[in-house]
Amino acid sequence: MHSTDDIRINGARPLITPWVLAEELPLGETAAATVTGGRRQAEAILSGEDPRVVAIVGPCSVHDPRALLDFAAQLQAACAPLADAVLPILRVYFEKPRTVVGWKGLINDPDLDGSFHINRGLHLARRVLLEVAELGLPAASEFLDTTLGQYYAELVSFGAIGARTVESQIHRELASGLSMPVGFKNGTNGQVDVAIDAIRSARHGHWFASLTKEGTPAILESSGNPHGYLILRGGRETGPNYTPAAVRAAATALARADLPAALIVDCSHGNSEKDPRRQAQVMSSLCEQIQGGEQAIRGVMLESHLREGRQDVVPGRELVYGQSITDACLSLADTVPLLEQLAAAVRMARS
Ligand SMILES: O=C[C@H](O)[C@H](O)COP(=O)(O)O
Ligand SMILES: C=C(OP(=O)(O)O)C(=O)O
Repeated sequence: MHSTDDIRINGARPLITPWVLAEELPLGETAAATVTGGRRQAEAILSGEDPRVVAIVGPCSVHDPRALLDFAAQLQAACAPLADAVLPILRVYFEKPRTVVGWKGLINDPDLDGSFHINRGLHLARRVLLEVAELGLPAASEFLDTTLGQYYAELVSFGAIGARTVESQIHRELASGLSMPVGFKNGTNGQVDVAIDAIRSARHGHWFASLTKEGTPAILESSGNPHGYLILRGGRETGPNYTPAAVRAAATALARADLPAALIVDCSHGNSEKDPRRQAQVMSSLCEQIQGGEQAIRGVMLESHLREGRQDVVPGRELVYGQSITDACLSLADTVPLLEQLAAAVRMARS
């Protein structure tokens, strides 16, 4: 016998199908209205029909659904008076792309202990998205695995393709078939042209291999996604790219590629150089730009949680409630004034 296959696969466990998960945790009428309404409003804002801005706000990752829902309710209440200027979309990120290795998110390892109960992670993820949608708050999420979206994309109003996967053809194919607007991050080194290429690619239809809801391998045909937008997140080689000059340069590059000059600025990651408090500086600059008539800025992204900072997961030590276990976040208390500042800038510029 000659064995050449699965030499480095140590085991395989059954995975539930998207259909079974959706049957257990079905999309109800209220949640469907939130998702559809969130998608339509985000599309209208990003395409310039609606003069407001989107604010994608929430923890770097979800590790404790209860804390996320607590955050969601508080964010929703704080944003209600800003509704004429800002559409809040909750960051609900379950799949974390790591620079090298580390915890890969609630779906991959929901018990945070290396037990990799992915079926349980999928249940938790879908349940938390349903609860957020039932609150009436639209959700944003990054699609990292190209098949896992089949389990929860119907609950997402804004999708993201991250800086580490923006050049990947399979992620562009995935985005071409997603039902919601999608943001493409510039590359980790700061390159914006790869994200523009991704937007252009995802506008086309593609044929690609995936999974049906019943879990069968299938060749899917997408029609192309006309709602792809650039997210400026700064980068290792170029530094931050939220400044007036960087925003103008990106808007010009989009127009040169025959794309709408519309973008979102991530106040975190390379733009805050991973110091959560610097998100406030980024937001101040964006508000000045909006007030000064910059039309390209249609959205912002903020990493925020109930408690400022981050913590490590240490076996046997209880986690601080509402504090990130991936990137450090601003506290919600410090985030709300930034959203108020943003709303004031939008009102002033676009009244
Ligand atoms: O947003 C989260 C992180 O920036 C990203 O997943 C990379 O994290 P890492 O560099 O800590 O692995
Ligand atoms: C991983 C993320 O961002 P980026 O792809 O910009 O590093 C994120 O937003 O969680």
